[in-house]
Amino acid sequence: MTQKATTAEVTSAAATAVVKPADVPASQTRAVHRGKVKYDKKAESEFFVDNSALAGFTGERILYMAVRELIENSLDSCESSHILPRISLSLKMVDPANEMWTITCQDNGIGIPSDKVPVAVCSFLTSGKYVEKQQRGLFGVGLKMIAAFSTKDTDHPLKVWSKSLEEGAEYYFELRTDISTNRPIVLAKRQVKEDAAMSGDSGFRVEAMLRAKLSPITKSRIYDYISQTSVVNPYAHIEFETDEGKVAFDRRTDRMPEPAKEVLPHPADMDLKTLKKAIMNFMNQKTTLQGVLSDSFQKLSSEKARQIISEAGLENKPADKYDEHELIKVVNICKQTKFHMPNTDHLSPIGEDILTAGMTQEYTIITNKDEAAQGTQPQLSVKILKPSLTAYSSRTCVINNRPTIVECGIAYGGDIGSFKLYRFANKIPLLYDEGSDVAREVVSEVEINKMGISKKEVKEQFANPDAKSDRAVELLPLHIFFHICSTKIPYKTAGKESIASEGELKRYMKACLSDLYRKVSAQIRKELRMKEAQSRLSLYKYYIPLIVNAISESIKIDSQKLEQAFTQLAEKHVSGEITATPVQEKEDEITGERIEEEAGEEVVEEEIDGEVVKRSKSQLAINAARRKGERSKPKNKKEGGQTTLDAVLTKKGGRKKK
Ligand SMILES: Nc1ncnc2c1ncn2[C@@H]1O[C@H](COP(=O)(O)OP(=O)(O)OP(=O)(O)O)[C@@H](O)[C@H]1O
Repeated sequence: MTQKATTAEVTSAAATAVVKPADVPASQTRAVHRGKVKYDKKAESEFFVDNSALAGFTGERILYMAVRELIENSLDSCESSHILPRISLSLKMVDPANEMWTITCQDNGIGIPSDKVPVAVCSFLTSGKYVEKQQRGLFGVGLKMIAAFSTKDTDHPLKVWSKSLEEGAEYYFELRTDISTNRPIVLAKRQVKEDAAMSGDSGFRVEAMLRAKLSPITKSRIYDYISQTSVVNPYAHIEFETDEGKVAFDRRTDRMPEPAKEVLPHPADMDLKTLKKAIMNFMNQKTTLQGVLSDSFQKLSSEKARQIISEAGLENKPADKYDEHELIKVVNICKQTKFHMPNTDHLSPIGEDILTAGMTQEYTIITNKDEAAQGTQPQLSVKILKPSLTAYSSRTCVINNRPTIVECGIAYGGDIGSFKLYRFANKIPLLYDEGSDVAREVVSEVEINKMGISKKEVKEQFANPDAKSDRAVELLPLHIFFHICSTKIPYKTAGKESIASEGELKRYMKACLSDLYRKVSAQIRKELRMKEAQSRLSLYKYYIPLIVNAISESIKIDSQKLEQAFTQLAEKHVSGEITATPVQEKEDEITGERIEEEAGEEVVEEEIDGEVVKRSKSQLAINAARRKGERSKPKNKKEGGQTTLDAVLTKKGGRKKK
């Protein structure tokens, strides 16, 4: 590991000028010293602690990031060996005055061999995941941030229990990080024989003390993170405990996606560093450059390797006999050469069955407010949302030479009451920075008319005073899930919270979403028709007593029976039992306006979506009440073929557009 370097002081040419201090004012003396540069080297640990925002560990987000890193590591560790994950996470406040928390996470994954535990946990930029493979972890920073923050802010050691598959024995460690050297400090290490933390063949448990703020927003993000993790990993059993209670997300399927496989890099992605690394792997084997190229890169046959070397104007000799100048020529030729697309079969998408299992039983954590109101602790519980419809679509593509799979799911209706966009990358939820994520752009750019409905219809039938946006799609009771999997997700920052719109990624995502809009269109159109029928029925029910009154004033009739008959007729009409027959307009047309005039009602013009509609004052009052939230009264609609009942009622009420 990197040692903190001794300080090197360099004196610049400016500072070597002979100047008598007494001759110059103080400001100029400072200028002289400005020329003296002090060069220092920072250990990786110091750099990341000083720039913790780079890894997402900022004041408000520390606990969220800790939860996230621990869960991701646990899932990676289980999936790499196809173990059905069983994860317990606990987050408890231990010292409110000093904002001290303990966070504990245990899993049944492959564990870490005891000799590797200290560096894997404490030394920054040490990872078991620096290979070309789809994994959640990427940088070799997550666990170290937890260890370093624990060291920096508390005098408690980080406690670790590890039982690796290869050793089969459980070890206990107490660790701290030497932040100035990036080295682990092992305070205790022993094999655990009794009171073992792990009951299965293998596993890993970590317990850290952290000083951090937990705002209500961050708390709800943590709850969302765990709920959403269970949506895309429905094969995991996750237990989560806080001071508010304990919840469990049951495993909903025993099927796990095939584990991702490690692959060779693609030659189009080659640079001097990757080429030199490939050559290093063959050191001492006297392999020629042709051999190294064809064995170290996918889609590069021995013949193609020979061609590349000759096009670079080089001889084929042992790989370690080339200088950098020659190697860069090889890299340049590779950049200009056309290769077959990279393999995609090593990726591990969620797949239709597993994502559908997650979407059809969407778990969300809720806090019981009633308990809180009674003065007792609010209790956590899990609510399961069951939509009435789900659909799935996917595309396999290559983005900047990286094989990528885009998966998209939609859950509609049922227990789902509003719109929500879910973003996942390599099976982890992304919760922050949604506004700058490519998925947000895709949702804004795919037109809702792909569902066979217009924005206007959606806005009329699904208008929701609580909706945060007035974008038509966001008024629907719809959850959209995007999952991107790749050996290298184009994250915008090391905090891994939003994905950049690289290459043609957006185009493939839009294609998936358009598929799904088409798939759900029949159901949404059916619901629109039902909502419209409901609107019409409430309109009829509103006017029937008025009509019955008017009739019974001129002829003797049992008004109760007449009202009943009209209501039944209206119900049959909206349910489609009575077929629609257009009204024959008579010569002596009884128009809405004429009825209004005869009834002495004043007609007022109202503008709706650019159309001027004439209405009676009573109708305007109804509309105003409806806008205030009285949704039992229907919306104004342009009807197609009206039945006699429609016509009579609308004309009586003066609704018909003139
Ligand atoms: N629960 C676990 N079970 C087994 N191995 C683990 C576990 N947690 C961490 N490791 C090992 O420790 C290494 C370092 O983990 P760390 O969280 O620091 O970085 P990472 O997961 O590789 O990358 P990132 O910084 O993107 O999270 C991992 O690569 C993995 O090999």
